Amino acid sequence: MGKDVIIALDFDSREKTLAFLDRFTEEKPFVKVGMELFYAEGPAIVREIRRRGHRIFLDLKLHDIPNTVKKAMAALSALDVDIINLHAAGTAAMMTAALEGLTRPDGTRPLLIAVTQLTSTDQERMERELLIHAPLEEVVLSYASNAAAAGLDGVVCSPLEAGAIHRRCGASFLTVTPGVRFAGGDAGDQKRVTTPAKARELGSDYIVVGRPITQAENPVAAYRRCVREFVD
Ligand SMILES: O=C(O)c1cc(=O)[nH]c(=O)n1[C@@H]1O[C@H](COP(=O)(O)O)[C@@H](O)[C@H]1O
Repeated sequence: MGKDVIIALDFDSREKTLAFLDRFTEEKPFVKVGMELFYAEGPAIVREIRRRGHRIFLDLKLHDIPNTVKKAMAALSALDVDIINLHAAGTAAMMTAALEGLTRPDGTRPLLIAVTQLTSTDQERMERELLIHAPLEEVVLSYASNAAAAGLDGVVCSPLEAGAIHRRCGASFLTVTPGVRFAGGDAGDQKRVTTPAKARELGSDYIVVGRPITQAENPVAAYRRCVREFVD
């Protein structure tokens, strides 16, 4: 594991997903399978993408009572993926149960990371709708600390919080960061955004990039631009 760009495969079918991946003839990008694609195509699409040689972040954001999440993670542990996530808001008890469920009988498991505050949330909405009145960065840091204490491998957060999380939880605690746009790009529903270059400067371990690549006129060129700005 090291600094890399993860492409969010937010497509609604196997056909569109594979047609997109077929464009990449020279590289095998690290990809993310999220709710849209997983709910449309099920675990088979994960196996198929794996067979093609991609590393996979399975982004299903589990959030339920500890027993349910433990059993769901046990089912997901049969899939050969690199990273899985859940919501830190489910509390440390849920995260501990998730780790237990995810760990295979031979002791191996995918990395498990926790979503802190979604990158589509800002201070104002968090206060008004979630009734959380602490500064957003403090909330993110507190959720990250809970995840670290529960034994997780890292968090999903905005690149804007990556540095503070590394200082609080250690350099090897992973920061996987969506909320990435090229300079002047349309943020869409994202609120806590920055560029790939700035994400690198702020210390993100992985950037997760969806629409700036998938909706680009030339997705391979957009992916390579991310790699140039963030990794090279
Ligand atoms: O867990 C995630 O991947 C995630 C967490 C978060 O806080 N914000 C966030 O945008 N994501 C995911 O990251 C991707 C971002 O996509 P774009 O906004 O199109 O670049 C989407 O697939 C989201 O589901």
